[in-house]
Amino acid sequence: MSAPVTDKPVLNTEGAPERLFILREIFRGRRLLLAGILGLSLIATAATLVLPWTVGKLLQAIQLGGGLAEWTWLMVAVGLGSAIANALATYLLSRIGHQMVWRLRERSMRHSIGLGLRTARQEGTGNLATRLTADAAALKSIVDIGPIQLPMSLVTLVGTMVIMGVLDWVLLVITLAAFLVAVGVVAVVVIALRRKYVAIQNQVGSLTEHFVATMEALTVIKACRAERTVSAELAGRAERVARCEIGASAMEALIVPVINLGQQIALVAVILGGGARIAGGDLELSTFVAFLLYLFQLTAPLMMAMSGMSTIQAGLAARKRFEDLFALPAEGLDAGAAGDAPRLPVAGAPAVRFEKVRFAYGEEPVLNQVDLTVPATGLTAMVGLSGSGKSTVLGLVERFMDPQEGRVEVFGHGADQWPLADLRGRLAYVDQGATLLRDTVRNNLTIGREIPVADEDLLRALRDVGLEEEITRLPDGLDTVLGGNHDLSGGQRQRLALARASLSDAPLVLLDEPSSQLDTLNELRLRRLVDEIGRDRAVLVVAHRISTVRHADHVIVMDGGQVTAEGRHDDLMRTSPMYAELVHGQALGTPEKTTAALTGGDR
Ligand SMILES: Nc1ncnc2c1ncn2[C@@H]1O[C@H](COP(=O)(O)OP(=O)(O)OP(=O)(O)O)[C@@H](O)[C@H]1O
Repeated sequence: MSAPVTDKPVLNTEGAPERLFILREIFRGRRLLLAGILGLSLIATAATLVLPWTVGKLLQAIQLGGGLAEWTWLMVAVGLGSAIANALATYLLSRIGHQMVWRLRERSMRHSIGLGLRTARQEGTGNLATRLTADAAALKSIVDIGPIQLPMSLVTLVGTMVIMGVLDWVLLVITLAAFLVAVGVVAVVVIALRRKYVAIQNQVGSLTEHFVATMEALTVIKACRAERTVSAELAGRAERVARCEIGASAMEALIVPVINLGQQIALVAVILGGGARIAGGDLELSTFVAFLLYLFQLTAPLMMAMSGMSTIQAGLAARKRFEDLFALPAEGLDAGAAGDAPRLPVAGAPAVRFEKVRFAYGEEPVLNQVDLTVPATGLTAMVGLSGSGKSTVLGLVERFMDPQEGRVEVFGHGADQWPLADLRGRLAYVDQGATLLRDTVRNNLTIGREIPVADEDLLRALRDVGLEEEITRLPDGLDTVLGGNHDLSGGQRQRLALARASLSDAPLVLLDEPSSQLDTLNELRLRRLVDEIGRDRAVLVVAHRISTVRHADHVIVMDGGQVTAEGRHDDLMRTSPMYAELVHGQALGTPEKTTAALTGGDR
């Protein structure tokens, strides 16, 4: 049913949970590089292991009085070699980590954009954005630490212990016994941290979500002087995040002191035990010194391993959030193209037909038993009180959502039978908010088109909606970026959105209250434009103005989620009291009649 859009597993159209295998991601196509990094890390580790041994040898040489220079040079070479190999391995690994995060961000953005509208809204913009910031950073730590650093610190740890055992196994047993309790305590802490990290990342996502939503509503917040209340609410959320983070920090802070304590206990025990063994003639002083150096060296890989494991816990919690995102079902632009699904309109079929359609966002149906028809050509107006379900009808035609019952047909085929991209390719849509992109005028007009549109065509479309002069007056004309210093008024935005729809050759144009912010002159222009489009295509317009409705070839009257009447204006004036009331309310504009219409006074 689904064909991947790219070679990367981006769209999970089946909705099945998808695991994110970090190591597989890292290793794919980079085995040689990783082998190189492993080699460098082994060199660095070996050098670290050899260093105390060379110190022991140097001491021996001092005791015996000769060969100092050799051992000194060897120590310098080993130290330098370790530092260079370490730096190179760290850089190369970090580069791989950044590349993985880059791919993951790309995939997250593509998946987020591919989500169904309702799923995306439920998830929330801020929460989705956190995947690109905090979660991505936490995940990178797995790459920095997981494949090389952690195994290497374990190798160093085991290697150090083996050498210590070779030097004096009795002292090694004393050391291990002293460290055992410390390691046990730290292991429990590291495991418990995982839960803390999950909570922190979820709360950071929620905080970002609320902050983004607040910033989007800034105009209203300022107008209502609600800055303080809203800031206080956000501060409360930030405090909850901080509390959680402080709890995690308290646990993290235990790791280093507990290991240090273990080391100090081990040191005392080893000095006592070692002293006794030297006095008994069972241990040489140079061996004892080398053992002590290895004991000091033991803490570094141990701490690295323990704090590495706690960082990995944070990374794993972030991985879970990415997995949760990828498990959200994407719309799948090919969905509905099963088998020999039709891709051409049925000749003579209406543009849209609803048959006993029921739809609910939650429990209560918003549309109930809706039957309606939009002819294949001409202007169809949909009217009704606010909240009667008009925008929902358009949403079902676009397949932003699917009905729970009944059938939605577009050009003779079930809407769900069309491949989604084919269906939407046949529709031009102007949403209620006349949403524009934070992009140039040109890109706003041509969004979604693969073939460039000539400037003359763009200017003609702008001229048709009376916007040509205003746009050419902008500093960069068609290439002016909207939304920053150059924003448009509500009516201008509406006209730009209409120009975009008029440029499309889609056989069905859906307009959701396109004239709500237009003045009389521009409304007249809109009517001309719609007439022009409606000559050989279908236009379904949600209308609040009688001028548009009176002009329509076909009118659908909605009330409380149902279609109460359909027909021509003149006929409806006689047969539909609801319609007549709406028309009189708007046409005469008297407060009583408008109020009656709005409250359904005489229904
Ligand atoms: N995303 C949503 N989630 C939940 N309920 C919704 C959503 N969108 C709309 N509704 C509800 O569905 C009902 C119909 O809304 P719809 O936007 O279709 O009405 P409308 O006739 O277009 O209204 P208006 O003329 O005010 O734009 C309303 O009661 C509304 O509260």
